[in-house]
Amino acid sequence: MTSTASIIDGKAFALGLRARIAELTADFAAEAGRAPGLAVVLVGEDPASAVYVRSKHKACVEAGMASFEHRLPADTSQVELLALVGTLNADDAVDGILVQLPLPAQIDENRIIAAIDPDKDVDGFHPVNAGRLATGLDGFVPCTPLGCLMLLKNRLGSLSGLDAVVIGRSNIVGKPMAALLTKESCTVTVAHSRTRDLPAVVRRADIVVAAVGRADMVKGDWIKPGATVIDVGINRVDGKLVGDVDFASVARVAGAITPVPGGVGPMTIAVLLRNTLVAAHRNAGVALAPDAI
Ligand SMILES: Nc1nc2c(c(=O)[nH]1)N[C@@H](CN(C=O)c1ccc(C(=O)N[C@@H](CCC(=O)O)C(=O)O)cc1)CN2
Repeated sequence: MTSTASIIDGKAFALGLRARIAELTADFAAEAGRAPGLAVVLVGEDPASAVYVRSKHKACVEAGMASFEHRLPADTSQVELLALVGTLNADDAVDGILVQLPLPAQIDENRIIAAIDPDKDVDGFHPVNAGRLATGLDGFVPCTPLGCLMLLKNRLGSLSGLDAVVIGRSNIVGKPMAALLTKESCTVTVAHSRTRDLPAVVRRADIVVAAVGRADMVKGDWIKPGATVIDVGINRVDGKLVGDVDFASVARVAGAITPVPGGVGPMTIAVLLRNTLVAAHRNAGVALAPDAI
């Protein structure tokens, strides 16, 4: 059987979003007299992380933002990294701070995230921002789930009343994704490694978000016909990038599906720019219309 699902082109959507952010960045710079600034910290030489940090720098510059890159050696101590975060918190040219994850084993990620000023936490990982999201207050939302939500709303319009299953309960994707879908009035199930009869749970869903980190795990016979499937997985198998969704079998049943690569991944960086622009407006006291982005 051939593929019937529409392909959700995250790469094209992200490019459109980045163009809009570049326009708004120029407006901000004209009003505030400075560009929004993003500081990105990379510790060590993980090759994938180095690629992501380079892409973030390029995206920032293309949008007209100031990019401050800090590359630290793999044996950097937690105290040294905390000191850098403290310096960036106090720097008025820095609107957003992002510490690229994962960090080397000698550094406690949670300790570093907690040290970032919540109002510069453009990754949305700080417990204060997690709490703001959970309680419906304004704050920064993690980039990958917010990018998934934008793709879903662009495809489906209102999500109200839809059944959504999020597979994975990480602090970075699964939990914030569930909170965002709940806010959109979906009926949300968070499934994970202990979920009984996962295929049966997924089969109920109008929306499936797979963020579990296991290559090709979600199969076509788990999917309700016509469902929208968002694949957050980035797994390298035999040098090839594959998602958590078995694309070939799922695309025969789903109504729409994100590819890997070219689906959710590019949205992560576009939303990072969006969060940095929002942070700059708040820090400079410059208004940004709620529906501007
Ligand atoms: N501090 C953070 N660390 C990490 C985050 C994050 O949001 N904040 N997310 C991931 C990595 N990540 C950004 O940092 C990221 C992952 C993937 C992509 C992307 O565009 N992927 C492309 C494929 C790229 C490739 O060929 O390797 C795609 O899916 O099309 C962008 C950013 C972990 N760490």
